[in-house]
Amino acid sequence: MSSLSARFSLALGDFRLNASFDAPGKGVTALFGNSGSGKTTVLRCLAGLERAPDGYLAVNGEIWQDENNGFFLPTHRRPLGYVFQEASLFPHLNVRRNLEYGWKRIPAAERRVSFEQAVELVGIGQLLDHNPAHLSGGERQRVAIARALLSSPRLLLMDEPLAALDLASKKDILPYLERLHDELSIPVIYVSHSPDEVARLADHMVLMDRGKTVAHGPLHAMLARLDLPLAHGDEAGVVLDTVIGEHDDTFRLTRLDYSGGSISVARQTQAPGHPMRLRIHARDVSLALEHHDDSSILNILPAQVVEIADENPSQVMIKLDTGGVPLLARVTRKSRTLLGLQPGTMVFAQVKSVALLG
Ligand SMILES: Nc1ncnc2c1ncn2[C@@H]1O[C@H](COP(=O)(O)OP(=O)(O)OP(=O)(O)O)[C@@H](O)[C@H]1O
Repeated sequence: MSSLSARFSLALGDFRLNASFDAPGKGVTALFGNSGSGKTTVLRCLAGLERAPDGYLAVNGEIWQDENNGFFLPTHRRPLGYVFQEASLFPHLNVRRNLEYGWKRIPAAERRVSFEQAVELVGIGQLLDHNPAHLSGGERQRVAIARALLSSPRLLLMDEPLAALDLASKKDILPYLERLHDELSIPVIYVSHSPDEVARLADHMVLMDRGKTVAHGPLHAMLARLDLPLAHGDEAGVVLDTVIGEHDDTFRLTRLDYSGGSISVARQTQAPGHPMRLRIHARDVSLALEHHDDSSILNILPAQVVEIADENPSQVMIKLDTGGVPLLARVTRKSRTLLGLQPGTMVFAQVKSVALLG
């Protein structure tokens, strides 16, 4: 299977980087961790801007760095796009000229993205004659993304591309990033601090802590790993990938289907078959041993307890399996004892609220 494999060990002053991870050859991999954990340093290693003495990097079958065999592809020869927190566009060139800058340097036969495709993908057709100084932060960032794509990259690096934007611009640009995620067949490494952004955009996650890659794997599995900090605290929760099954116009609801069952949400506009990602917080899931038909909660999913971890003196975090998909529930220790919950117990997970991520 095509993939990205990276191994970098490096010292920068007092900071030690020890990164080792694999990621799928397409889709978005979130590089997630606290400030100073080494995320940008990993991107710089991927770009060849830092050279790890024993580094190794392979991207979809091409070796970009293999120091054990004395091989290092310099940055200017790596086919990659790099999008930073703040777009650095040429101020004296209009948007079209900014886009053409990288595109024209790629021989026509090697271009993998057409000018029109890139412009359409990030929705900047109306802005081509504008000067960068007259664009909003979100528009500038969309131009920077299109410019990165026009260099026909085989790897796209994004370093907190939304961090400098206000909430309105973030909302404006997220749908375009989701399209990138759906339509690009290259790996995208996306640095973020924001659990919401990661839940929305990523398929895979690399978790970093103090210079080390602590764990990596599919996002669904990573969010539900009780041995990682992600599955603890108020924001703990999972993502669920569903497809629209059916609309119910009597009650204005839409049924979303996934391998373990279905979830009802407020009526959506998209047609049946359309994919829809949900986020379900552990705090919004309660458990019962029987299916209560007399409850006002619509979404009750059959599930099995997989693992239980202490959360604090009064609460536990419970990892569940619902049709092969993990779910988290935070319940009191008292409820755990009263219901006799232990690994293997069959339960009904009552989902009080879900967030639609698009
Ligand atoms: N050239 C350098 N010399 C010395 N220390 C450095 C150098 N570059 C980075 N560092 C240190 O390496 C550590 C990791 O930095 P890095 O920017 O990779 O973290 P990060 O996870 O991206 O952080 P943030 O989320 O705040 O951007 C920091 O402590 C930083 O000060």
